[in-house]
Amino acid sequence: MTGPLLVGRDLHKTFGATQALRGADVSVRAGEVLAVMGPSGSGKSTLLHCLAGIVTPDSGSIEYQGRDLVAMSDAERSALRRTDFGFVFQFGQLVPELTCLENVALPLRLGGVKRKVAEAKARQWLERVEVGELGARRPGDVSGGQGQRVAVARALVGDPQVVFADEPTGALDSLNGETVMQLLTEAARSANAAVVLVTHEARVAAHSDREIVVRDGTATDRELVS
Ligand SMILES: Nc1ncnc2c1ncn2[C@@H]1O[C@H](COP(=O)(O)OP(=O)(O)OP(=O)(O)O)[C@@H](O)[C@H]1O
Repeated sequence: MTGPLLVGRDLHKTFGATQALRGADVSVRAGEVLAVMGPSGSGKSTLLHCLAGIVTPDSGSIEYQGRDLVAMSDAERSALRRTDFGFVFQFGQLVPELTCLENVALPLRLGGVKRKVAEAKARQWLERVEVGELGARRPGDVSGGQGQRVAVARALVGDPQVVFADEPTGALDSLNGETVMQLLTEAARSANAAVVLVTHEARVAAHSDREIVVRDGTATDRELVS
């Protein structure tokens, strides 16, 4: 078996007086869907943000494909996020001024891909997540479930190695949530992208291959041999 794609060890992070992480270990293997579970306020989102290079931990190490994420410059981390990572958040966070098609094409456009090529790929992804007819609409004119499908397409359009999903169905009813989870995990599995999925719902975590639990800022990953 090959080693993990992404490993965080002994991560600590404090915000003011709040110790959000106090010794969290986690590993992500290529292509796996990993659920990060735990009660509200336990540190799940902070852990995801650290692994994704959005938040810098106060101490601990993060290795992505053997590269030290903490030691990278901000510019290097931003470039890595653009080329290797995709993101889906609770409220799609689509750009309201852009059409759904332009939103999906955006990660490619930011990476320098020509408009025609980016939009052709974006169109394929919109069809893949069954909202091909919504390309010309703006996010404000689609439903919450449709918006999350667009967000899934945007997360996967750049062929990421890892998709970070923070409560991606948190704002949806259970039927829409189930559909979005199915589309996200099927799309990621067929693209061999790993998914780091923060959720406190067992029904959502049921779509994962493996689970870790964060409690009071700590997490233990049995896959990690220190
Ligand atoms: N930017 C921040 N500034 C101040 N405190 C923060 C910040 N981010 C997180 N925290 C605090 O750190 C702790 C862990 O928060 P975090 O969002 O990681 O937990 P969570 O498990 O994802 O919670 P939830 O399930 O409610 O989203 C909480 O006490 C939270 O208030």
